Amino acid sequence: MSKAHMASNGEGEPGSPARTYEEALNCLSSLITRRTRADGANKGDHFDLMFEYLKILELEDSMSRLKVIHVAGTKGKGSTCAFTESILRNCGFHTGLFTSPHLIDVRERFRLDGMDISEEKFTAYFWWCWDILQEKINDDVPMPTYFRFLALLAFKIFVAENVDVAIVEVGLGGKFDATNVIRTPIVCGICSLGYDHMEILGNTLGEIAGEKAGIFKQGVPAYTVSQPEEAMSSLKAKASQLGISLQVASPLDRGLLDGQQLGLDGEHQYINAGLAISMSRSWLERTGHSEGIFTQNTKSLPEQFIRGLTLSRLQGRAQIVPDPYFSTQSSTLGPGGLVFYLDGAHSPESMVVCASWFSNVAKETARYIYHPEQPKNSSSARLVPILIFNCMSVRDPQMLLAPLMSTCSYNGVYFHKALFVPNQSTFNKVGSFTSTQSNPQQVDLSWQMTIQRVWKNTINGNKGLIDDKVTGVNEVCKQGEQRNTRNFENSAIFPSLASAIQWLREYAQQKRTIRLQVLVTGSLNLVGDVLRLIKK
Ligand SMILES: Nc1ncnc2c1ncn2[C@@H]1O[C@H](COP(=O)(O)OP(=O)(O)OP(=O)(O)O)[C@@H](O)[C@H]1O
Repeated sequence: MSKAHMASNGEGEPGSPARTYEEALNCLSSLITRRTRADGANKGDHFDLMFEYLKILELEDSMSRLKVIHVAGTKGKGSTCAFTESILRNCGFHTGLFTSPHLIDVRERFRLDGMDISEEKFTAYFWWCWDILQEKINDDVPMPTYFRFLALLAFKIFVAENVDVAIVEVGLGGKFDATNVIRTPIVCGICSLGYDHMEILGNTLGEIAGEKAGIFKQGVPAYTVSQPEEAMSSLKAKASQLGISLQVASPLDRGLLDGQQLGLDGEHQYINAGLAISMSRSWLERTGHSEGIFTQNTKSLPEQFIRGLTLSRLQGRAQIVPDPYFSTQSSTLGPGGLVFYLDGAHSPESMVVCASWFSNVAKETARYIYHPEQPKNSSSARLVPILIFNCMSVRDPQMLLAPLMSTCSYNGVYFHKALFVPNQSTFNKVGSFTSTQSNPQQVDLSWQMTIQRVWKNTINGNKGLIDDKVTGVNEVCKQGEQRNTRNFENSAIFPSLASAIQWLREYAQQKRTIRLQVLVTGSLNLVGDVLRLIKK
């Protein structure tokens, strides 16, 4: 990158004291604000400002040359984007990928050719954008908020790095999302729709779908997956208003993978992969690159696609991580130890897919799953499922725990203990990893107590726990309720995630023939915190 690209006001370059990566993270943190309602009444919280910022950064023209794939939806956006990026990279293209949120390092949000952007490049592009904006802002055009800044930074990076294709995940919603300044994408996609962020997007599936369909553009083909009727008709209505085609991508037929596995685990990933295949194909056709990739046999997948799908990766989604603490001592521990199953599900529908995934893998590996009614097999490690859970206080824990518990018990997997912990990282600091309160005596655990109460109530089978609105979840919950839930009874609150992990390690160490299978879910931040802690 040229120096002209780097610093706009001559105050310094990356590496000088005030221009470091750490300093950039501090400045970025200063942009974090609580969300406001982004609806028609306030024009998406001054969404039009985004166009002002693009003008200030002189990105308008260059952005229109980016060959973008734009993806919205409630669940599966990140995974679908990761598959799409990997497919097109394996077809030989120079790719840019913008996703959210990040788990450990903000640079995860910006991938170039499948790799997180380097600290050096991030720092340089950050200050380029930051300095120009700082110089030009005024009362009418204030500094962009956190996600808006990140989206602008992504556009700057992709333009400057001259990517062949930019795959861009919507942050929240669609119509008024910061990424929706993309005027002429090559193709758009809407992943599985469900109930999330209702305080911002609306209370019905139709309203939510309408917001997401706000990314559709005239002349741009749109793809989606099978959706509940109400959501689908809203998508169709928007597509027909614009006179564009809306095609429904079928889930990937696993037989097309030549006996290989998708890079991302879980049944639901076949839905996401199907959408990624359709969008990639459409992108290749519309940019004139399909020749030589597709053969006459329309039933098979090009080998570049298979490579892309099987090599794709994304942290914190159905990820299995053996605790490194035990892998270094495995010879002395025998068959016991601790394995984390990480999935950042935080909506009712994703809790169901998360619980199905966990149950399946837990059962696959089970030589003995903890269940008092089953005989113990003393010759091998006993597998003991444990839950670590937290969710944001804007969420209804009942809507998350009920489907989790029901799906697991329906599949015959019973948590030996549920641990409720506060998140480690603070919401308003990028890259920080400190507890909100360092003295465990002072930590406010009232939210964790609420969650624990909900857990206990759910065990006791309170009626009216489950909201009938949640398609698919209700049926599973009812089936699960009929099962014996007494094995969910043990639960505990820990003042920090670190203390919970410490407890688990000691427990596994004492009982050498026990292997703890720890499902961590409810919050992607929590999952990121676990990854940070165990990899230290
Ligand atoms: N097709 C799907 N249907 C239901 N749940 C899904 C689907 N795909 C992914 N999930 C669940 O959603 C979680 C997040 O996946 P992913 O990051 O791909 O989606 P996302 O839409 O980007 O979500 P978020 O906005 O929460 O980051 C996964 O861990 C999984 O539990």
